[in-house]
Amino acid sequence: MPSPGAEAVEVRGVTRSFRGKRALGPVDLVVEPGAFVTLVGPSGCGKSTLLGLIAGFARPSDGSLRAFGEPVGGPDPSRGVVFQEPRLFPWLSVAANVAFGLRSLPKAARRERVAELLELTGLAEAGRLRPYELSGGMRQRAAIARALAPRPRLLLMDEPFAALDAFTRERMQDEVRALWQRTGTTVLFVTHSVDEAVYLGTRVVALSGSPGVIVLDERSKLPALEHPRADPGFAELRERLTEVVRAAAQVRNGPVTS
Ligand SMILES: Nc1ncnc2c1ncn2[C@@H]1O[C@H](COP(=O)(O)OP(=O)(O)OP(=O)(O)O)[C@@H](O)[C@H]1O
Repeated sequence: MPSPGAEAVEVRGVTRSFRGKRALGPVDLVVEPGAFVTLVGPSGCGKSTLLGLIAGFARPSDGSLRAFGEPVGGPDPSRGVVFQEPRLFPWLSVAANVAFGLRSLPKAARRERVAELLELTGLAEAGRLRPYELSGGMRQRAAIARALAPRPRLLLMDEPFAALDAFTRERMQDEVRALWQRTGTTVLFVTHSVDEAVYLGTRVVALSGSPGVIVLDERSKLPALEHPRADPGFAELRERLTEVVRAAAQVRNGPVTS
């Protein structure tokens, strides 16, 4: 059982190596419940690796990970994951995709929860459709609805809007911000976009180049504002973060460390 009052995520001294070469870490990251953490960094710095470790898809080479006080031993419904490509089951309707993680619920409760999620993600009219009949934005919303279905305490999002056009992406950013405000779920959100990181993050974390270590970790009040982009702090943080990410991208692969 998750411990009440525990941190949402505790990453302590975590590293991950592939074929003897360190790709990530050491990383220490403690995330408080309810935070929206955005994680940025140059391509290949280990953002997805870190998210995958927190999801429980892989084990760290060193260090420890906890989620809500419990050691991460493998994937768990309390940690929902949304990927860049929606990964829906093409042969199932949108509603059946959303219901997938709810098989343990009685039928009536499952139906009610699916309807609630479709409503929450703006898909109330699309429940009977198959994924191929949806637009890219709708597909990603269905994937988010599916991830939220088992009421995860932690939502891990790996560049969820990278494949969307700019207009849809902005709309989805607002939607995910509203969902986070409404559900109180702790979110860890990987993105390549500095703008997106600053717009969404109550905490903005940047990783350096390979091996990825944290080079910036900053709390922000911008997502709580009605119009974050209109605040002078927005341009300031975006500029600083751009510099950090640019400098991190210069860092070439270091020596083999483990
Ligand atoms: N399963 C694996 N086997 C071998 N190397 C891997 C594996 N997974 C990741 N890597 C390597 O680890 C490094 C970090 O990869 P990762 O995908 O975590 O980076 P990223 O920051 O998410 O990149 P991007 O922004 O391009 O998605 C890369 O050099 C990658 O090639």
